[in-house]
Amino acid sequence: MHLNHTHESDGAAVSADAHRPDGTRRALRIGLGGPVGSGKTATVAALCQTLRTELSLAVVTNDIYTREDAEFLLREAVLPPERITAVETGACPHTAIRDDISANLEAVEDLEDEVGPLDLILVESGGDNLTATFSRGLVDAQIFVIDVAGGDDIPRKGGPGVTTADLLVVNKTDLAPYVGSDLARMAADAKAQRAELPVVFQSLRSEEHVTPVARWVREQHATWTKKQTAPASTTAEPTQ
Ligand SMILES: Nc1nc2c(ncn2[C@@H]2O[C@H](COP(=O)(O)OP(=O)(O)OP(=O)(O)O)[C@@H](O)[C@H]2O)c(=O)[nH]1
Repeated sequence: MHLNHTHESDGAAVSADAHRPDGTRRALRIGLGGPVGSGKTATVAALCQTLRTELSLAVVTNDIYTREDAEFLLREAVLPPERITAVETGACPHTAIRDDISANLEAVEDLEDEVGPLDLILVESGGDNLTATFSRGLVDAQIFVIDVAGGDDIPRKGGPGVTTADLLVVNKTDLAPYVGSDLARMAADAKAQRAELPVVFQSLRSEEHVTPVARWVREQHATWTKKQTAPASTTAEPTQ
């Protein structure tokens, strides 16, 4: 198994080596994290349905004791089954995406070997709290998904997911009137926490659906592809 070591402090998306150890291109890896039930799996499903005709895609899900998220994606047939892998973390979901990323790295490497070459691998974290972030050794960019029903003070509270994710998605805006969430306040608080980092307000029940997030993913992929046209030797990060 190969570990692409990168600087944890690399804030910008797509920071790691864009090639596999044998010099072939590797997939862009995007992590989706966020609190339990915020809509991570639904967003992954929608992204697969939107992007699967234009990009070669695969998904890794992380659940603590089950394979529920992967089973949902399989039931919905968002991708062929061989493109969906479940990692049972068996412990705090943080650990598997940040501290001991070996099981997830093995899963993405196996997908590249078995169904590659791939353009994009989505890695979904198990539902967690506001502190969950991915190691930059596992993903090139990360999306943090919160939802309006979880409380409109979440952006104000901050935490590394809200403040540092490459994209913050505030999901379930259709529920705002029913739960009394103030979207303008959430937007102002998110802006205060994130400065120029992007925020998308999304409802998967709306006609716009996942379109803005899919657009962001396409932009990340375009940047990644440009990087892959450079020779591997000039894009490698120093090993730590
Ligand atoms: N009203 C509404 N419901 C949504 C939206 N997005 C997702 N949901 C629903 O919210 C529930 C939770 O969504 P999931 O995608 O399973 O959430 P998750 O973050 O993957 O949950 P865990 O994996 O358990 O952490 C499901 O019933 C979804 O159908 C949305 O935009 N609006």
